[in-house]
Amino acid sequence: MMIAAASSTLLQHVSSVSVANIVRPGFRSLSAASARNLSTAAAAAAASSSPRSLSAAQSDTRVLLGLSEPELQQLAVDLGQEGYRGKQLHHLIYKRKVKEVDDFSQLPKAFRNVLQEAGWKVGRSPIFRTVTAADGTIKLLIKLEDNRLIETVGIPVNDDKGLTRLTACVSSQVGCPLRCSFCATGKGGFSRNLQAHEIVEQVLAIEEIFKHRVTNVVFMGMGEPMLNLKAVLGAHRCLNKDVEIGQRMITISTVGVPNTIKKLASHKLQSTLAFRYTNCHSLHASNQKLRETIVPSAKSYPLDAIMQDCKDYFLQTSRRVSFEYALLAGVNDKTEHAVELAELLQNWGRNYHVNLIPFNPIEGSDYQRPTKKGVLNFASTLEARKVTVSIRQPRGMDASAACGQLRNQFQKSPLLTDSEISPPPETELAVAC
Ligand SMILES: C[S@@+](CC[C@H](N)C(=O)[O-])C[C@H]1O[C@@H](n2cnc3c(N)ncnc32)[C@H](O)[C@@H]1O
Ligand code: SF4
Repeated sequence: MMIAAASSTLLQHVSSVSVANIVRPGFRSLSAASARNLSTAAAAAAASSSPRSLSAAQSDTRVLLGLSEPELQQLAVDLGQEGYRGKQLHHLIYKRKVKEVDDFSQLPKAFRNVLQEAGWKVGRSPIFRTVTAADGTIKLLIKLEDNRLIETVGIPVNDDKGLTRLTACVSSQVGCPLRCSFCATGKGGFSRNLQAHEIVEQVLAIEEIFKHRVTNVVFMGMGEPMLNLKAVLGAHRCLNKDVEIGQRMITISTVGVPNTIKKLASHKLQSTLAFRYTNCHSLHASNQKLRETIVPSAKSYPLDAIMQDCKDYFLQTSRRVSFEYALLAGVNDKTEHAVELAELLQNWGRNYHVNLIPFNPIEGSDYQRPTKKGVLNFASTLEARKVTVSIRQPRGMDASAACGQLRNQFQKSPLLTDSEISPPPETELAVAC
């Protein structure tokens, strides 16, 4: 009886004071201010997609994942505990990777009860499908609280000492409103932005599946990170400070949203954490006209402006810019395109890198992957003009490699019903190799 009475007082306290402090803006969906900064085309695309955010009840859920150690200490104090309980929470969530408050066995039962009565949960979602490719790449479908599915990919690199690098390729949105013509995610439509903890949990899911620490994170899964910048920055902070992944090991890839590269750069300057992002720009064309035929949002952010913003980003951050170029046979892979791309990059010194991505075929697309010879020709034309270039090795071809493909197989409609939810992942492991 005593505990129940104390809990109810604390509950009132939490709802009136602490939650407002603890739930940071970065852990919400796209803010009105961010939305105003979108280009007209992107804003129109976002506005045409519904529903865009979690329901009020879901977005008010109190999620521990994503909170920093000081925030967890404050929460413990607000809940009538000693501050060190917050440190214990931090350890349980980020080091022990415990998924349920019920399983916080190091904490007194009374504290666990208080947390649960106040509506706090860890915020880890179940893995809906696991598909393993012959090369060891594993693609996960994670089922979010509102039954939406997102893709996350774990890409291991092994040498004779074993697993030396594990990259998590994370999603930043459920779907994507930008509809690039070669991308399965774009074709699948857009549902909503991810919250920061929904990005962080993807990395923890990869660690769980591989039983190994993630060394690198790339925002190259579903969605356009710059359309969900606050949550992406919130996730970045947590991945760096709490999950302890080096800032230089985190890459944000964007197809381009006006004003956002500048924001990334200034965020670094304003922040005591000195965020350092690798800015990876998905270019896909050597001139504006061609780019508009491949990337619909290109109309609102001309190539010249992108190149200028990337240059400014480099000047402000000293971070090398990486340009992604998806090679589509007969469309953007001719010698003249390589020559034009090299011209676009002249005067950049060695402060950039071009990464060629041979197109991964997707359902319902007429695009073709170029031949190996075609890819090599394109790369050598660039190299001959002193462009630093690499060719991305296709990983996980048999695991529905192109981003968004696996999710599209399972989620033709935006929501799954309970009866469509699969058995637990242990019994569900689908190995494609
Ligand atoms: C899925 S996007 C997500 C990040 C961001 N929206 C962007 O476009 O950079 C990550 C990368 O995957 C590439 N991509 C998407 N679909 C592809 C496909 N079918 N084949 C090859 N690359 C693809 C994009 O060009 C982009 O460089
Ligand atoms: S390539 Fe990137 S921006 Fe384009 S539709 Fe796919 S996820 Fe969106």
